[in-house]
Amino acid sequence: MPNTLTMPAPAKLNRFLHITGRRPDGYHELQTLFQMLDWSDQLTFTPTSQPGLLFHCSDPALETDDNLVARAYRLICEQVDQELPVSIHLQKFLPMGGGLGGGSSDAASTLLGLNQLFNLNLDQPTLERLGRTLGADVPVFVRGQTAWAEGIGDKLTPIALDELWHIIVHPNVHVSTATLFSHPELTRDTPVSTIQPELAIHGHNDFEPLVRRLYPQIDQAFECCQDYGNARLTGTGACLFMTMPDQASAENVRHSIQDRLPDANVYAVRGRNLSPAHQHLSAGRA
Ligand SMILES: C[C@](O)(CO)[C@H](O)COP(=O)(O)OP(=O)(O)OC[C@H]1O[C@@H](n2ccc(N)nc2=O)[C@H](O)[C@@H]1O
Ligand SMILES: Nc1ncnc2c1ncn2[C@@H]1O[C@H](COP(=O)(O)OP(=O)(O)OP(=O)(O)O)[C@@H](O)[C@H]1O
Repeated sequence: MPNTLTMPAPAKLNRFLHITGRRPDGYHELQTLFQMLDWSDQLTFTPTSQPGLLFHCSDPALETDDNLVARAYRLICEQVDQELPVSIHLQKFLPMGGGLGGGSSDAASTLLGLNQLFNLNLDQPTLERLGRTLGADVPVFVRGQTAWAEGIGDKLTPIALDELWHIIVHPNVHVSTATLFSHPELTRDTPVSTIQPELAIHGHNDFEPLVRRLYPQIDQAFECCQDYGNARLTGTGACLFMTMPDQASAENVRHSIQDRLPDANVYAVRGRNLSPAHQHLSAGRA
């Protein structure tokens, strides 16, 4: 029987996010730069003696059949036509509904972890295709690299950026991705750009004006952050982030913003070019 496998499921930032059109099926064409972060949930996979899934989560409200971990498990079982015998424990650390992609990353790490633990030999394109059926943000976590993305966020070109520190402010409101994408006031006509890593600095997030109008707590967080740098929304929010030159400035600014926004949670996190999930898997293989 294989051994237990414990692996991370990291968060992402959208360093910029341009919406360039809407498709007939309602999904949006976008361009974004996904930045992998050194900040993760944790998944533990333990083989069992009976076929089927035992799923546990540190947050009991998430212990449901429609959790993205359970859905990823069922998808991979269908793909290999086996009911894999496994217990999966999900330890949540990432804020939910924050635009950090935690649920999508949990799904991706489940696909990657089961593939490795049971030697299923599914290749990267197959895992990305399976991931895409679970959500537009899943393929980038399966690829596991900071990447330029187009299409609905699933056409990926890996890009290496400086591994800078970021302040992330979670104003403790929950933003619904589906509601924002279908909002009549969302602008969907940003011109398509060629691949330009500089858009991490000069680009924008098309959700930002709308989200600031709809959520006063998020607007207040932006107001506070403007004393320290240029804040930007990640995904559809609720989190906003600012890029910092080094860890010491990130920690200083984090404390200062946390004091001024006691109802928010403020974090200092390092960007990575390679996902911590992939770092973990390749260290295990070495
Ligand atoms: C906002 C981002 O997080 C940026 O990375 C993603 O675009 C959202 O990705 P996600 O949460 O994995 O999205 P899904 O679970 O696939 O879809 C959630 C909702 O967002 C809408 N959606 C999502 C992605 C996209 N390119 N266009 C869309 O219109 C879908 O219609 C759906 O109603
Ligand atoms: N494993 C999971 N972890 C967190 N949420 C999950 C999970 N599986 C399903 N969900 C559901 O997905 C919702 C959104 O969670 P998530 O943290 O992924 O949002 P997000 O960071 O805004 O994602 P995105 O950036 O992809 O829009 C949760 O409120 C929850 O109902």
